Amino acid sequence: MANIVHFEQVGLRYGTGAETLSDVSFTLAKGGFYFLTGASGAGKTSLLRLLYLAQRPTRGRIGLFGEDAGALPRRSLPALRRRIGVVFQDFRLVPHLSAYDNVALPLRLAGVRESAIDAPVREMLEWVGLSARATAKPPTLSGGEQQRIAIARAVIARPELLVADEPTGNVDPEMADRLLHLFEALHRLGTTVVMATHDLHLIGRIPQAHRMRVEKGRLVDPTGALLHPPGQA
Ligand SMILES: Nc1ncnc2c1ncn2[C@@H]1O[C@H](COP(=O)(O)OP(=O)(O)OP(=O)(O)O)[C@@H](O)[C@H]1O
Repeated sequence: MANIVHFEQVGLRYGTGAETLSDVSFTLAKGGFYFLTGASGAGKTSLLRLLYLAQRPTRGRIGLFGEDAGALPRRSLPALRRRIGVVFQDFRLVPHLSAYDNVALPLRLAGVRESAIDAPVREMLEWVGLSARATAKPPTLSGGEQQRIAIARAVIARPELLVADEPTGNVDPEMADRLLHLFEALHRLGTTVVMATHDLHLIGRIPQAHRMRVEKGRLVDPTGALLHPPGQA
């Protein structure tokens, strides 16, 4: 299967301190589902930020969609970023925009004409079960509702890679299961999903998922071994 992400000896240092990430090398196969685990402060968020190009590595090479991200001119990065959807633990919705307008945002930013925006936005709102809350502003929505809007916004432009940083950290277990279903549905449609989580229960729910673990800035098990290899209970 083709690789969609390739990290080679990647290191990240903030300021002049010790490296936050060291010698991180791994590949992600197109269409795979990957959980990223690790203790608080191990470097999960930093690794994901490198992955969605919010941060440049201090050393090493990052390949995305077959492109060498470090070798590309800065002006080429937005086009690459548009192929990646991001879901944050704290939602990061625009508070003064309605749920509808938050979901529409990526299409508007990409210059999609207004007449082509309504149908996909309504489809996404229906998919996350929030058609009835289209006009609501984020501060009036529950945590689970906000996160579903954030997921709809992350995937409306049909990203090839979906990166989620502890997306279930601020919702109850029932909602966490519901959100996981959404990610699983996208994965079934062929989207590559990378999700950082502390929630071992969720990890156990996706038997075909691979697990990557960061310990003190180093990737343990970089092959992303299958959690439940075939033939094992
Ligand atoms: N912008 C920054 N500037 C300086 N240090 C940072 C910055 N971001 C993260 N760090 C440091 O890098 C280390 C790894 O942080 P990171 O947020 O990647 O860990 P994490 O595994 O995601 O933790 P958590 O599970 O608590 O979110 C921590 O020591 C953190 O203080």
